[in-house]
Amino acid sequence: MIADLRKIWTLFPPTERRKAVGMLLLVMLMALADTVGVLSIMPFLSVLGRPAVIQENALLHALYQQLGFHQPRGFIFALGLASIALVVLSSAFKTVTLHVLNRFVHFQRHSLSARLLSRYLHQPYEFFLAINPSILSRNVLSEVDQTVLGLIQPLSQLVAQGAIVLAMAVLIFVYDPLTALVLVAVLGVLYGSIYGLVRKRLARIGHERQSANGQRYQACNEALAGIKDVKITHSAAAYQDKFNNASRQYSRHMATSETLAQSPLYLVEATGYSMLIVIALSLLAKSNDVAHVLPALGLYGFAAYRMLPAAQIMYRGFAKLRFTSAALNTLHHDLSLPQEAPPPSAPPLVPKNEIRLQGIRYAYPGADDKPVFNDFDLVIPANTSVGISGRSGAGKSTLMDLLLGLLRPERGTLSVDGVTIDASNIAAWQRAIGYVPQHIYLADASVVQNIAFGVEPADIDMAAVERAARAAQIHDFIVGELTQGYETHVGDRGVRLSGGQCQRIGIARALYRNPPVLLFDEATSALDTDTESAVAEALGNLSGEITVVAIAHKRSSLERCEYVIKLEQRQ
Ligand SMILES: Nc1ncnc2c1ncn2[C@@H]1O[C@H](COP(=O)(O)OP(=O)(O)OP(=O)(O)O)[C@@H](O)[C@H]1O
Repeated sequence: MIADLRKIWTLFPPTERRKAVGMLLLVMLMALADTVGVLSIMPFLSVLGRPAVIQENALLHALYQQLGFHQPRGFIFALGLASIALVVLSSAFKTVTLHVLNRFVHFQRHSLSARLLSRYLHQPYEFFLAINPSILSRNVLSEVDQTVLGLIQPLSQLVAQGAIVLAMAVLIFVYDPLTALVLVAVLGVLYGSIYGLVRKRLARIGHERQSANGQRYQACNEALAGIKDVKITHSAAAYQDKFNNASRQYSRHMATSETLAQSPLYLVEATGYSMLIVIALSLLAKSNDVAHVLPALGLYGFAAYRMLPAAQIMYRGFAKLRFTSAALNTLHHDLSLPQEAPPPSAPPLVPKNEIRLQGIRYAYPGADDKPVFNDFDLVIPANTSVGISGRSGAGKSTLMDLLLGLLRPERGTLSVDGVTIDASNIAAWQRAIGYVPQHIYLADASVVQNIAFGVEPADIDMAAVERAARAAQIHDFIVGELTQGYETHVGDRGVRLSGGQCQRIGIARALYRNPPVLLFDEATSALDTDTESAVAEALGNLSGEITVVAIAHKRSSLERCEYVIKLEQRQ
């Protein structure tokens, strides 16, 4: 448990830690205010039960005289009103503290998910090859919520209520040490034994909840992203079942954890109520004077009224810590992933002579004994066009990713004019590249935003967009057939466009920045022969000015290339 608490502490950056300490102090003050409120009922009940106390108690007597009272009745009224005022003030203070606490807790949701997303986005490309994106979405959106609402919130309440329980226990201890010890011991044993009984189960269902949550996200994402295949193969029911099973298990475990966290309340309430009656009877047995017993009973009653729910909330915090430890471990681990320093901003690294891959060995993670490339060399002369062909699976896309600097070879180097590409200059190299992937990703935005991808709308250079669209043979279609021209929305992943239209927007995107290096991975495979020739001709006009590397299955697509390399088989 200490280890878990330490993990939570490490989730907070230093500024948040300072706020957490401030929160802690505020919570202590809240407990103090609560104690004062409870304490204020004592003199009122004492004087109400036996007005003679005013003469016997020095403090009350002094107060009585100082305030100029002549009748106990008026003094009782004043004590009652003062007690009301203190309780109201302490409640108001508690409301404000609660709001500050809630703000802190909910802000953690933003802070944690933003930091987690940033951590993921700064992982090397290979990280994403090994993990399902649904799991990453689940962590950023749902597991953070689970940790904040299911753990940090109950824990902050645990601290707040712990301070209240402590304050009440001290109050009763000062008044009657034995009763205080018995009360704390009974509560401790009661909650301790229930916790001992349920902690293993809570941890187990916590793990199962997390995995069911991942399956829920995955089933939903896969079914909606692959809706065409789902329709054609009539697999909606299978996906629905997959989702339902995971979702049902998720809900069941959430419900069980709530029940396990809440159920002791009734047992503890019954015990507290019984204890109150036992205390009343034993007090009465000691002194037959009800007036004498009344203030003590008032104190115990009010203290129990505060203490029991507080003890229950504390228990809930511990139970939640168990249930949510799986989510906590995930966040703790992923937020500690090493993060690359942001690359220095440098001008594009434009090749003047050559791009060279030398002595490359590359194997995908988990396939170490089956390298796609081993001792592979390739020289691409600058400002020429190089075509790469080869059978499916020969490693063409892997070669592209190595040239892009997305995959890092285990051995060998990528260099531009003799400068080795490494972490210090990778961004400069990538800035020189326009890349058209095999599968174009179109965002659910306008055509213009998809061409000037990632550029703030206000900064988009419309002349460059149009020039790129013309070269990609898509300008006429955009202005002639799309209802809102460049402002037309293309739908999620370009569902409102044909495959060839999507591909041409992808080509225009690569050309928008006028890159000195163009990398095409099957970039014209969805185009008809005439359009493909037109695109090739437009690119041909740039011949001698830029370096083009194109991958294609069809040899005909590479006819205009100055050099063609055939990747035969794995080396
Ligand atoms: N993420 C991955 N993890 C493990 N192996 C992979 C991964 N991606 C590709 N491979 C393997 O690497 C080899 C080369 O794949 P690559 O995609 O580079 O081939 P390709 O020549 O582009 O094929 P195609 O023409 O069919 O697109 C293949 O055997 C493939 O199974």
